Amino acid sequence: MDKEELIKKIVSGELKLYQVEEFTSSRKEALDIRREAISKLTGTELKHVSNYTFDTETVTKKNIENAIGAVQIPLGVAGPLKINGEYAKGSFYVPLATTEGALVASVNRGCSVCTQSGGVNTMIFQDEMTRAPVVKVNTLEDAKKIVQAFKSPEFMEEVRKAVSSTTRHGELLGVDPYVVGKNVFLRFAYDTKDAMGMNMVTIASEAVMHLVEERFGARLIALSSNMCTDKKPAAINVIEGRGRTTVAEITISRDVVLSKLKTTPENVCDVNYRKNFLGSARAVSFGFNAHIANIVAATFIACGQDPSHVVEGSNAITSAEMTDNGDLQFSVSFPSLPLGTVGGGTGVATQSECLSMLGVKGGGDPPGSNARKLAEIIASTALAGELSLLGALASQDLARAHAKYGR
Ligand SMILES: CC(C)(COP(=O)([O-])OP(=O)([O-])OC[C@H]1O[C@@H](n2cnc3c(N)ncnc32)[C@H](O)[C@@H]1OP(=O)([O-])[O-])[C@@H](O)C(=O)NCCC(=O)NCCSC(=O)C[C@@](C)(O)CC(=O)[O-]
Ligand SMILES: NC(=O)C1=CN([C@@H]2O[C@H](COP(=O)(O)OP(=O)(O)OC[C@H]3O[C@@H](n4cnc5c(N)ncnc54)[C@H](OP(=O)(O)O)[C@@H]3O)[C@@H](O)[C@H]2O)C=CC1
Repeated sequence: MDKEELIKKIVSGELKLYQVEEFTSSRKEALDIRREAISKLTGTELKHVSNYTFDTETVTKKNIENAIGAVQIPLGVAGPLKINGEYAKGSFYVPLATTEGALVASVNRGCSVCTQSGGVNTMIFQDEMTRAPVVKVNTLEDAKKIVQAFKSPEFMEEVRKAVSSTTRHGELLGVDPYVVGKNVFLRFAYDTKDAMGMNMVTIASEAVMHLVEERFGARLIALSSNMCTDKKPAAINVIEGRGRTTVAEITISRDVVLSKLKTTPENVCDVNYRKNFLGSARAVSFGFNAHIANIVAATFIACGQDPSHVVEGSNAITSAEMTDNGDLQFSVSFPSLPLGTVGGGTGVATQSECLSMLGVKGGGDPPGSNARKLAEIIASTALAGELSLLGALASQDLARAHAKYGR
């Protein structure tokens, strides 16, 4: 079949969109045919979505189905940002993909404040990706047997074997069982090294569940039970952590707050208390912060992360306190920041360049060090963004800034 015939068949409904590849010699050709058919079906020109530079063969195998092109998101940069982390050490230019005017200027201001103040101190406090299947059992006794088995070193040895049959890098760190009626939820936590790890831990957990089904006559109901919790707001992630649990902090002198943020440390603390603590409490929010989601979303999109993980990433707490000598002590704490530097969207050409800018492309040496470095960079950038927005709110500059840059 030639190109025109294939387009006609898609438009008439004789050929499904995902079947085009079966009739073309390349995935690029299939993508173009599909886009032209969609163009006809929707009466839309689609001139811009046809412009992209990633490798069609790889991306349409690993990252997208029914591909018709790409959307573009403007990319800005904030920095230099000095970071004194365990993994991120030095000055960084941070890529931010966004369409929100004033955001990059704001983060850039925060970076300037932080760099002038000696840099952001940051550390990872926990690093584990979770997957929690649910099984149904016949009796409560069976539920208890499962719970007890996961406490036994012998059974855990078998579980670890099942895990290592599916992954070279992934390592099981622990299991938290929860029982509800005759349902057992097993929240597995893994070290996923440089991968964000959701495919890795899903495949590994399935292997463990085969063992549980065989051994205890339990029936796997769902490989993901929402106790993980992936991509939904949930207290368990805030309390127990998920992904890279990261804290960033800095002390900023009164002079720098006055000159760069055009306000005082007292005013920043006051806004933080009334907005991020009282306001968030009254709203019953999981996010005790101003706009962490802005920085997580912009860096995640730039660096090939799964954008749905902004849900977990936005659960951060921003704190601001006065020091004894009148300076500003400021921090951002992320309980759950899922991210990686291999797998997922990290290999797409533009995203891969952004990871290179930060010196975290691919697997780290030792494995895990690149992902941890990225977590420290994103946490530090988020701190910079929080500082600037709280400063703008304290100096009553938010509306003016957005009127100037954002419309
Ligand atoms: C806009 C500014 C930065 C002006 O701030 P300013 O202090 O008037 O600017 P300045 O001209 O004095 O420059 C100070 C620094 O800002 C940076 N800067 C200044 N201009 C630029 C620019 N064009 N491009 C890049 N960087 C810029 C730059 O770093 C510069 O320092 P230097 O590097 O020169 O030492 C400030 O008013 C600001 O940060 N406003 C806050 C804006 C903001 O944070 N928006 C975030 C999105 S709001 C939102 O989505 C969430 C929200 C608000 O709904 C959440 C909530 O409920 O709180
Ligand atoms: N399946 C699901 O339920 C979900 C999937 N996702 C999607 O999952 C994808 C991310 O999954 P993820 O598992 O991270 O990635 P991939 O599925 O792309 O797998 C990455 C693989 O890279 C290998 N690898 C090579 N070097 C390293 C290294 N240094 N550190 C760690 N791994 C290394 C690992 O192989 P090996 O295992 O052999 O060590 C790992 O499994 C995203 O596309 C995301 O959108 C998101 C949420 C849920």
